[in-house]
Amino acid sequence: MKVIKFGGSSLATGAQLAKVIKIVQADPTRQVVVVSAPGKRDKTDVKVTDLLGQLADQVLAGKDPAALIETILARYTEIQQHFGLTDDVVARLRQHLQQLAKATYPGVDYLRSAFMAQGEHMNAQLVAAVMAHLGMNARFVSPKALGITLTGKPGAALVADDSYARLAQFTLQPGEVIVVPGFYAYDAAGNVLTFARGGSDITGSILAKGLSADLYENFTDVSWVYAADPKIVDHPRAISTLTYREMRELAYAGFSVFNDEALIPVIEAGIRVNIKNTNAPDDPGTIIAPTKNVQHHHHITGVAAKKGFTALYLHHYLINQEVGFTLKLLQILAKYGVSYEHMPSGIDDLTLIIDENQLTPQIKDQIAAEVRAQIHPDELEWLPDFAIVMVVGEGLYARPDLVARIMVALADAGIEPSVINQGASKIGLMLTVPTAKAAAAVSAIYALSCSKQSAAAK
Ligand SMILES: Nc1ncnc2c1ncn2[C@@H]1O[C@H](COP(=O)(O)OP(=O)(O)O)[C@@H](O)[C@H]1O
Ligand SMILES: N[C@@H](CC(=O)OP(=O)(O)O)C(=O)O
Repeated sequence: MKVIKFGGSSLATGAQLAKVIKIVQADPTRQVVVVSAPGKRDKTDVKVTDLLGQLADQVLAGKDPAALIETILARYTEIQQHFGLTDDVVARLRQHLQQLAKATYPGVDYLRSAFMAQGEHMNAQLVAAVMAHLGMNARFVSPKALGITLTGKPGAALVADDSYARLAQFTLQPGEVIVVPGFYAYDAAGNVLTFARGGSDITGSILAKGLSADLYENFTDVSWVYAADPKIVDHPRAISTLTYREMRELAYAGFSVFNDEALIPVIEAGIRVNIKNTNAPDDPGTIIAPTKNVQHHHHITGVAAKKGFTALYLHHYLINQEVGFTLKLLQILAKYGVSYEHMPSGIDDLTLIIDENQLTPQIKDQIAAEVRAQIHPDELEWLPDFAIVMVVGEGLYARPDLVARIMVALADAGIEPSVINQGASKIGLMLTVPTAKAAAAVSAIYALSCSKQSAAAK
């Protein structure tokens, strides 16, 4: 059995859904179908999930949501009409959305999650109805019925471990297809929680592990994972095989084609992932697997950049000798619910690289005040606005001069990295550059990875 997930771009219109249905019908082992909410139909369009975020804001502001509800439902009506569905699924969805607006929630974030989850919830119902209408043995199955329980916060939910024992009890009937909404499930108290954005990939991965799938197929709008983001580099090299850890690093650092958190369940279960294109389903796509034959691959598998970081720089003599220095610092961060991404340090200096989304001007002031009071640094500075660039490859360190060549390529492009972290990961080199130079850094390193001297297959 295969778990097969379709992203929003694959489900944006009735015509796209027709391709999806053909793909499911083409292979009887494609029995577990995970769907996202309808995505963008063109570059200027708005994803249904984003419209639902706006709807949540309207409800919170006490505005009349009727017009926006109709805009959202129009996306589903188009799909329903494309297939000539007579049972008015959309009318039921309208009632459901109106009820949601009247319900009560433990907090604003819970309300927002409950609304944003509806894109997937409604789409899975519609897709199952369309499939049944076309004569397929298909039904909607909710994450609750499958036994998935979540913990954590709305918008950053985590799967509860005991979900897997329940999932293992779920029996698929021979020949049936189940359609499962991605992106959300419920916590033990019955509240809707969503994963991080792009989290339908996570649902697919949980199902692949919990239902012991032979393969997790992830259908999107590109035929491959490329060695660089195609929005940054024109026609980048396609990658045929990636290891789990290569994809983890690259997905984290900007390869949005697959959610970085989504790799964890499939890694735990040793299930391969196949990234494929709904618009070109015969292309073999990229396989993400536990290992690959490094000899036949480039030293640099891929290069990615992620914007939105701030650093907290501290200068303090004898950091290396002061027992518990870092502990005190991290306790202050923990008090404000802030985690860090990287922590390069020296004998008298330490830099914490932090995701800007966790910081407000007020939190920064509070952290700085507490650090000054408890740790007495000689210098404390917030350094805003830079990007992390990750250069990744199983064979990255097989060539002793590769890091030097990367630095030369960056220098030639007029880019001076402020932090270089080599060795923390066996397959990655992390650099920080100013946000405005992130794309140029990716292009320069990608060009180097294409040069004959840097290719491994020699
Ligand atoms: N290295 C990469 N290789 C392929 N696609 C990438 C890469 N980096 C970023 N992307 C982007 O990921 C997109 C697909 O992911 P996403 O928009 O989440 O699709 P879906 O709607 O299927 O969930 C591609 O259209 C592409 O722009
Ligand atoms: N619809 C959700 C979840 C998701 O995974 O979507 P997509 O598969 O279109 O990236 C989002 O926009 O975040």
